[in-house]
Amino acid sequence: MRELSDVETVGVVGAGTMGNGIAQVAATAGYDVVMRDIESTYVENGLEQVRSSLDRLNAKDALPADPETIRSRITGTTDLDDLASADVVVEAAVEDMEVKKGIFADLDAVVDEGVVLATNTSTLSVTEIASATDRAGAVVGLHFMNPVPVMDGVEVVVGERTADAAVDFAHGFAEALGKETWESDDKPGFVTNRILMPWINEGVRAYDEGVASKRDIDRGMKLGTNVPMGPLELADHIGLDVVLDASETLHEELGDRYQPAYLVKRKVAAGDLGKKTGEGFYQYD
Ligand SMILES: NC(=O)c1ccc[n+]([C@@H]2O[C@H](COP(=O)([O-])OP(=O)(O)OC[C@H]3O[C@@H](n4cnc5c(N)ncnc54)[C@H](O)[C@@H]3O)[C@@H](O)[C@H]2O)c1
Repeated sequence: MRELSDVETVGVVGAGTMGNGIAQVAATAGYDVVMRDIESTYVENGLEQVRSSLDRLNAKDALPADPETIRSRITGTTDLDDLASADVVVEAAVEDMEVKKGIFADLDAVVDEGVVLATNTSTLSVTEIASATDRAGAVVGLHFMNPVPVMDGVEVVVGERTADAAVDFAHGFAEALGKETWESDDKPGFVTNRILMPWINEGVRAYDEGVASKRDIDRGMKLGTNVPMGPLELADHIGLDVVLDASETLHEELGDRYQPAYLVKRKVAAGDLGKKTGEGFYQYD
């Protein structure tokens, strides 16, 4: 498998919200980037997003080099063959299993053997995406958060056949982009969206059922639970289509997740109430 130290060129599939953000952080970290989308207008829009994001960061003195130097490391293309030079590829196309399987089959044919192919999927099975290739051991989830240049975290998702070397590579690569990682098994929604999507949908339902105004739902969750964004504004920020695709996958795979969790009931019955009793899901002094 290709070593992290051998990586010079990063391939990115998709120039949308996530793809152009991933291209930007890779270029900022000093890598050459080839960013591919299906139409040149999408590629141009992606490059424009990168340009304005770099300008904003530059105004805050938050870049290691001048914005044009970083920007010039990214080559936009509509030609899949241009990804042949990539030493790692991150796919960030639409959240659709058939589209992603098609992309991975194409990448498998074009990109050198031993190159890690990562997917930025929010909820889809990494194992199933990998099944479209003859290199399932080199396929891993690298789930960046939105907006990519701002958010510190990346979720590494381990498929059924993902090799340990690909998992190590994924952690190291994300860290090379200045990110911190955690790991999830390949189960629907992984850690983040499995928990986040029901929270967003409940916020939307609370609004729809007249519990409070949009503003008060968002304010209540921010001020009441110390999150930076309420569910409705976060849904808008993620993209309602992305939320819907993710929610449909979770619904299909996991069913009704809104009952109180059994483990909560059992801990309460045992008197383990959290910090105040010194024992909950964690232990406290
Ligand atoms: N938006 C978020 O907050 C977020 C966060 C984490 C992960 N994700 C995941 O990242 C992926 C991309 O999401 P997004 O929000 O950037 O979507 P987006 O709609 O902004 O961008 C997707 C891009 O993929 C392109 N595309 C479609 N088919 C393609 C193909 N065959 N080859 C190359 N490009 C193709 C589209 O033209 C579009 O430009 C999805 O899997 C999504 O679930 C999104």
